[in-house]
Amino acid sequence: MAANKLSAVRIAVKEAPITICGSGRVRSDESVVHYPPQCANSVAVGDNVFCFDFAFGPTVSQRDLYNTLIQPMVDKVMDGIDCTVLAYGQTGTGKSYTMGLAYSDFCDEQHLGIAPRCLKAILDSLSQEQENRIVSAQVFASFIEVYNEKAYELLGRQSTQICSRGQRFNGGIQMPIRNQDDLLNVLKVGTQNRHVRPTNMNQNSSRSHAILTIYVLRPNCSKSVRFNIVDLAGSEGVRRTGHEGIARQEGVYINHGLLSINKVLMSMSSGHAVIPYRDSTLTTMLQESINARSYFTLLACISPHTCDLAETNSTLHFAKGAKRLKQQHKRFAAATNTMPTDFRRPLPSSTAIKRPRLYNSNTSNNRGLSSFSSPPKRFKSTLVRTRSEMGLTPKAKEHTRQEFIRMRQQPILIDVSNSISNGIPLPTYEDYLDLKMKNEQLQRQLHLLTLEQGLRQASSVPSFECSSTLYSINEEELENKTPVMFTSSPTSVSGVAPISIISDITALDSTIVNAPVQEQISADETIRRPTSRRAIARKSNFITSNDASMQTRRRSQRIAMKTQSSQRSKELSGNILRLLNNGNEKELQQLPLIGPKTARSIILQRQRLGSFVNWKQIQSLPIWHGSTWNRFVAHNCLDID
Ligand SMILES: Nc1ncnc2c1ncn2[C@@H]1O[C@H](COP(=O)(O)OP(=O)(O)OP(=O)(O)O)[C@@H](O)[C@H]1O
Repeated sequence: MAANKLSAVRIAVKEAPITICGSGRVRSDESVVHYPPQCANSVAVGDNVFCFDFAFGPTVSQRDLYNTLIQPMVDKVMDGIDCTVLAYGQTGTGKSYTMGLAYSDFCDEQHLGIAPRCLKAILDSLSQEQENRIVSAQVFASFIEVYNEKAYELLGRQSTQICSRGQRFNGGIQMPIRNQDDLLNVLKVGTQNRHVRPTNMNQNSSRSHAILTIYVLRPNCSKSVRFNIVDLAGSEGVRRTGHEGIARQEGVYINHGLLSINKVLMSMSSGHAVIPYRDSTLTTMLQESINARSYFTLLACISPHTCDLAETNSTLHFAKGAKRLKQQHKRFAAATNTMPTDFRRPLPSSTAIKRPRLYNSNTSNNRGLSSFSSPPKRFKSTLVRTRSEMGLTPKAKEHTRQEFIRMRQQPILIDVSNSISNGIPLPTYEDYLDLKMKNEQLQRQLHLLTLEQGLRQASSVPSFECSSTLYSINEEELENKTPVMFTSSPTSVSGVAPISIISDITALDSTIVNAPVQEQISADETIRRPTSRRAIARKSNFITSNDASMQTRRRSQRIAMKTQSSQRSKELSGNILRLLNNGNEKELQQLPLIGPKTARSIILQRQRLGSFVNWKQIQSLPIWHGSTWNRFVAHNCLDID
């Protein structure tokens, strides 16, 4: 079937005819709802103008509404994409009528609502497919209501409770729909079993939220495509219904369910980390249907009456708020379009409704489910290996620490005796720079250690003064004295440098060196020191051979390490991104700085987004507080460019 360009989230508003009103209402001849001609698909109530994707007037026929709003979604279902249409609004505004879940409406074609038309369209489409192909899909339907925070099966002989708040929902009875009779039977049985009660506002008011789900199961697919038709009970002021006792309590539960769905949609549209699906049974059951991977249409039903103005405004504001879902969804869609297929696996759900986990990877018809049970193990071993190579495992860290301690214990000795005997200049400011460079290297190595304990330990990185060099150098004083000159040669030196000559360099350790007789250097003869560090290194007679080799080795090592570490860092980043996309809560917690709360938030965000595409997307999640993101990047050595 041709995939039309259909917005994933659509908000529509429908005004009820002015003639339909229950007892106790003040009838008005004129509707409070207007349709500004200058702005298509918008409604004006008082001074407020609301723009939506569709605005249906009171005269719109059931057929036109279906053709405009629902038929494209049926096409999507036939293309294999889950869809949900949800009717929201005040009691008595024609939600059940429009959704086709009111019993009396099945006889007359003119009054047929969304549900029977959908089922019929799906059956027609499949029979057409059957003519062309040999094998065709099967259609099933389940009908469930949420009454007083408990879910009931409506397709049984009596309505039986199947789950309550916080419990896992595994779906109700799925009746096969093969023809028009099956269809009518399901709708009749379901609507008859549903809880209804006359109220001041509606003679036939639904006292429960109803969810009719149509499943289309293709022979070669493990998972059926779902089309949810949700008819929410009407929002009502408990006083206006005129109910007391049990009926009043029903109203309280209805409003609780509506409030929770309101909270879910608002949280989703605001991009919150935690979506409160578990607040009510209704949202728990709809968790799988309202997500970033399915098409969603909200139909807000409003009353034309002046006495319902407050409720009408409330419904329109709710619909307006839900419009923000569109923006969120656009962002997700942009992300998922560029997403590699690797990331498109079904993701585990973290809250009440959980897909059954099948750990048997040999089950071919559960490809999706098994595929997310096996990769973490692979990721885990790769991750541990890479972390070890990066020096991040406890063993590697301990090794680095020992190495560092060993290096600190070995002072960098400068043997000046050789240089004096060969007439080679004594240590200068350049030498000091070399020493400083060595110290910086040591400090960098120490920084590796700090990866283990975080930035807290970074403060304990020793300063230059406590490094292992033999010299304590006053930098400020030296700055103005390059090149250093000396006028007389010492006969013997205590320590490693002629302290009397280079007063700014003080020996910290004392090594007695007998200086050989040296040619006198005239007072006016200025000896210029080689300025480049390399030149000094070449004349490294006054630096121990050990140090010289160390220097060259370090330099090459440094370059090699730099390239290696960037490669590893990239590899590690990829592995961690994959883990974030596929890991469960426990596996995510193995990453540094990911605790149970963050892991849960990541999984919720992942469910909302489908999956993470890049680090920028992960960085923008509202789960990082303060410097947590920077610390996460540093601790995991991520290459996020
Ligand atoms: N467009 C319409 N044309 C004709 N009749 C309508 C229309 N809309 C609603 N009705 C009638 O109005 C009455 C109330 O509608 P309905 O029960 O669908 O409202 P509701 O919003 O579902 O109310 P509640 O939330 O209390 O269940 C029904 O008898 C229905 O047949």
